[in-house]
Amino acid sequence: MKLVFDGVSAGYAEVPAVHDVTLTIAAGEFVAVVGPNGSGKSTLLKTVYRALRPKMGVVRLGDDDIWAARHRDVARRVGVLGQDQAGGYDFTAREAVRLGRYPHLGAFDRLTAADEAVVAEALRRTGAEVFADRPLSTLSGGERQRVLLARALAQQPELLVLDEPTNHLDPAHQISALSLVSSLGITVIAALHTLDLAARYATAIVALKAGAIAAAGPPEEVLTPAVFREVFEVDGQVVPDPVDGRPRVLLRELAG
Ligand SMILES: Nc1ncnc2c1ncn2[C@@H]1O[C@H](COP(=O)(O)OP(=O)(O)OP(=O)(O)O)[C@@H](O)[C@H]1O
Repeated sequence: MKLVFDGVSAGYAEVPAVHDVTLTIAAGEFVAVVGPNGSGKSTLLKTVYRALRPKMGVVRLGDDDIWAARHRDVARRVGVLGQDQAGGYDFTAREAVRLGRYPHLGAFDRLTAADEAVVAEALRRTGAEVFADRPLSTLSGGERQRVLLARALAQQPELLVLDEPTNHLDPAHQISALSLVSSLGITVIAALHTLDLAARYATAIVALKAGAIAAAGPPEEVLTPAVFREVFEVDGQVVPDPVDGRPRVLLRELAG
């Protein structure tokens, strides 16, 4: 499903943290939102999953204004892995993932065998089945993050919104999580700090600087020495990986 930001500004109190963002993400694209700390990545994502109402502009999923849609419809269509989604620590991992099915159920429905199969598959694909029956409160940060990703997958959403989905993950799980997400074929918008991962898995990259889009487009057009310098204040270049030829981002302290 297509995601459109049309002149979106959002922020906290008087100061806008995101200014006049206009962007169309085509169905099936995986867009990485990158930028330095405080550049507005989380704020922009919050306007999509209805955690922060835009002060100006419209966010549309397909043709529907996300902020005018029914809560239940958005819950069914938009899967979220947010920052600090701490709630529900008494749940086991499996119970937390089951929550992903609830937007699809009627008020008096119970999970069916088909729902349980979706839950089991989401746990399996995120490598979370080994700790599926442990309480979330006993899991490590990375294990919990994989459960939250499994919950978003179990929702079978049209759009996935991921706020730093890899920040707690070890290298193998960073790769497997992004490879999994990119293989789903659904629209994904993900805030990522690791430019190397963005370069390898995203179909397009949006670089934010001080709440505005500084560059947007395919990875090779956005991850340029000029953008590394102006947006991230580092020197950098993209080189082909010696083994698989895919892009590798090399960063260095800014010279002079
Ligand atoms: N709840 C809040 N109240 C007030 N200001 C906030 C709040 N959350 C974020 N901000 C401010 O809004 C701006 C954008 O923050 P945001 O969290 O969107 O940045 P980010 O790009 O996701 O950063 P990071 O890379 O550090 O996660 C920052 O200046 C931040 O200090």
